[in-house]
Amino acid sequence: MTRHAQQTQTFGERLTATIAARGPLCVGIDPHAPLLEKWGLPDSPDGLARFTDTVVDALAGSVAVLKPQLAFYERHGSKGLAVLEDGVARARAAGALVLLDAKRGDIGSTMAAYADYLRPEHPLAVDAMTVSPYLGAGSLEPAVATAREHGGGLFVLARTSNPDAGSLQLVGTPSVAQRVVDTVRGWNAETPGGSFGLVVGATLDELDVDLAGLGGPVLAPGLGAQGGSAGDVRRLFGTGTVVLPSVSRDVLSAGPDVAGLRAAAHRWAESLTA
Ligand SMILES: O=C(O)c1cc(=O)[nH]c(=O)n1[C@@H]1O[C@H](COP(=O)(O)O)[C@@H](O)[C@H]1O
Repeated sequence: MTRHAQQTQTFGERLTATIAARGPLCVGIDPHAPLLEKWGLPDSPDGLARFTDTVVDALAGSVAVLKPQLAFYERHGSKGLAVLEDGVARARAAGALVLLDAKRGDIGSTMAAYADYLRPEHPLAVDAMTVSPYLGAGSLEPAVATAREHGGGLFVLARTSNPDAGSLQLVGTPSVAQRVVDTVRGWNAETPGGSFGLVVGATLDELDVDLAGLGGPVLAPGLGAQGGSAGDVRRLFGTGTVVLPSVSRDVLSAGPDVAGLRAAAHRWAESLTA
């Protein structure tokens, strides 16, 4: 498939097939400065490129999803974005789905521009992106339309992994988070195919939103460095939900050794499917 090829399947269909072939693990690519230093790399576009190439070479042929954190590339300016464009293209060519962790959300016309990451002709074309619903569910509609048109996916922040998230997300009855869940469930009901997902941290004490009938996947970050475990993923989500458990630092800190990175990802994959 060429880089600009139109997707004939929905993101949800591609995710299901990729998880069936590779297991559900998502590895985040988070090249923050202390990690670059730990790898013996400079905090520069060159260091960023060597880090990204190593992670992609080590994991893009085996894990289902790679999730680059846009912030760590943007902080290096246009050279950082060029590194990410190259890494994303290589990761997709090796068979991994790429979920851009952008956490974007804005009024409709601006949101439409952010959603261009889901267009195949975008220089940083990805399979899916994270979005923030803070401006209201309606503000995300242009991204929903672009995802539907191009077979892309969205993961909407619902119950995030940070400790104080509930102070905002659990306000109201139904809670803000539950309203987000219900909105995403509605998108999936309108266009079945499982392309619209949620972010629900693997760090929650209990699952305080009702995910029944969601019809799409759940990205569960917070494994390892933030305290979440494979047992937490099982405890919170059981078997009825398509879950994409996500880990960044706990795998990345095993680098720069390629075998070490692969072994760390393999350990998480094994424990998640145990
Ligand atoms: O959307 C995300 O991926 C995300 C949502 C959330 O609730 N919590 C969360 O930690 N993340 C991201 O997941 C990654 C977590 O990294 P580690 O804690 O090193 O595994 C970071 O890139 C976060 O921005």
